Amino acid sequence: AGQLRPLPAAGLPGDLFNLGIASRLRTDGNATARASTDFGQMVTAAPEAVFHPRTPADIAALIRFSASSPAPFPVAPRGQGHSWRGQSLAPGGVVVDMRSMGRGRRGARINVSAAGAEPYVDAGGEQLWIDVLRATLRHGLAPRVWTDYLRLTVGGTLSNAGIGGQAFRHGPQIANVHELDVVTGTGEMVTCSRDKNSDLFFAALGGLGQFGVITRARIMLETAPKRVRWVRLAYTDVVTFTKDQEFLISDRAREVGFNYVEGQVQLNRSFAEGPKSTPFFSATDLNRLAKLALRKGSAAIYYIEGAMYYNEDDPESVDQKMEALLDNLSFEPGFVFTKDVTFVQFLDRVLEEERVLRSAGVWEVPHPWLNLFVPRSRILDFDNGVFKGLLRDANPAGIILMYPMNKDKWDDRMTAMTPTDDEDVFYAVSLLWSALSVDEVVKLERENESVMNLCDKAGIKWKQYLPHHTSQDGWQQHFGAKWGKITELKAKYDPQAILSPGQKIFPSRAEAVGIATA
Ligand SMILES: Cc1ccn(-c2ncnc3[nH]cnc23)c1
Repeated sequence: AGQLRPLPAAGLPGDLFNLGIASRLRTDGNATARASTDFGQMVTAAPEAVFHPRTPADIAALIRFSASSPAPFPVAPRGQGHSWRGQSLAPGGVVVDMRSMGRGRRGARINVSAAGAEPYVDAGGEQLWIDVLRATLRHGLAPRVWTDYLRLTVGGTLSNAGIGGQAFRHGPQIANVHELDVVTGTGEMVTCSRDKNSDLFFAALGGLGQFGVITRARIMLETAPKRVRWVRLAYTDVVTFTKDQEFLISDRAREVGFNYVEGQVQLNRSFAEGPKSTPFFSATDLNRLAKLALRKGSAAIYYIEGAMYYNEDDPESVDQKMEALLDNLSFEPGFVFTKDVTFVQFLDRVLEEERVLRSAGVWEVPHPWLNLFVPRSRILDFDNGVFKGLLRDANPAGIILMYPMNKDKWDDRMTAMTPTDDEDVFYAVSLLWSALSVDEVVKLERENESVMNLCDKAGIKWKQYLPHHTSQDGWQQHFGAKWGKITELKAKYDPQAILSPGQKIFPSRAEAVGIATA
């Protein structure tokens, strides 16, 4: 409103600054510095400008201008910037600050349709999942699948897949979408679904921002529970741990089981040198667990993390249901840790972790992450080679997740990749390191490389989640049999390859032009 026209940025076509949308461009150092890195803090690359759209039409106008310019420039949508390796950056181009969409009229960009057998919510791609949750709960409804951390945007998680402990039952978040609005790399605004413009629908889901900007998603809802019985069960033996996890995600456990199944691995050294208490475990709990590891001589403690949804009008039945379920499981006797919380407290549990880490000044640090999908048949080899081998005496800050998912809940027409073996279960293994010093960044990056090399040598056919590959050959291997289709769709929906260059999948024509004129 009444904003001064920004000074034209050297690297952008001058006439961009004569357009109506120019008043929404920021070229000053403060704006561009904030958009020059992401949550991972592994990459710094400045855009020439940051764009603050009000509507999807604003985004379409910007992209149309770039795509039809003699010197197309990169354009990257950025929600919370929670990529970890610069995937949400636009070096030398324009970062679109999605969080400025519908500013002031925030409620207008989350519309719940509660009536009917299949309730859904229309959410702006810029909306945070925590805000979607609050809006749907007003109707006693909620999306079925959640990432661990909720201050992420709908567009960002759907561009990856959106995994978490409910995915074994409902598939990843991308499997729970009816329809999308997408602004393509030619600046067209397209509504797509399984029946309409379906090639764009399937491309965009898990599409890493390569085919268009998701500006709306129609997301399936279910009746929300009021409360959650949230448990952690400790194991010292990985065979028993994985056998119980696979039981819990199987059809046999459907009625009697958890609504959410995840798992964590705690390496021994972290007992001696890690935090004395955590949001879930008290100091007493951690002491008991450290003694257990010592007594058993195990290299790690494995936790199954389960959640059973219920409503307060039948608390004793959840006690009975939980007791019956635990009777089927072989965790270390006496090592059951239980919390009874509201549905929102459970879903928003990582906020507590964030608060603790921020107050310790270790939230805004580099995050050299490695997220792998590992075939079920190789998870014991992975555990032996990595947790009992490579990382045995490691003690980096951060957490290790390890839990199984059912592949048949994923839709292979979508761009997201799962392991290509013929097994029906695969594990998500997330090495979510925080680097507390610069040389730890290098060390952890090397360690992640050696984890992948160890898997390659052992013939373990992993796929990365939140993928980062350093060559087009690496990306071709990542996408495997989908690569041909993906390059066709890229040519159709983003022919100048201007979208989300931070993923480094396609050499962008925008860069090529830049090089030619440099
Ligand atoms: C797959 C993934 C990527 C990041 N995460 C997480 N990030 C931060 N805290 C977490 N706690 C559990 N999962 C977490 C999980």
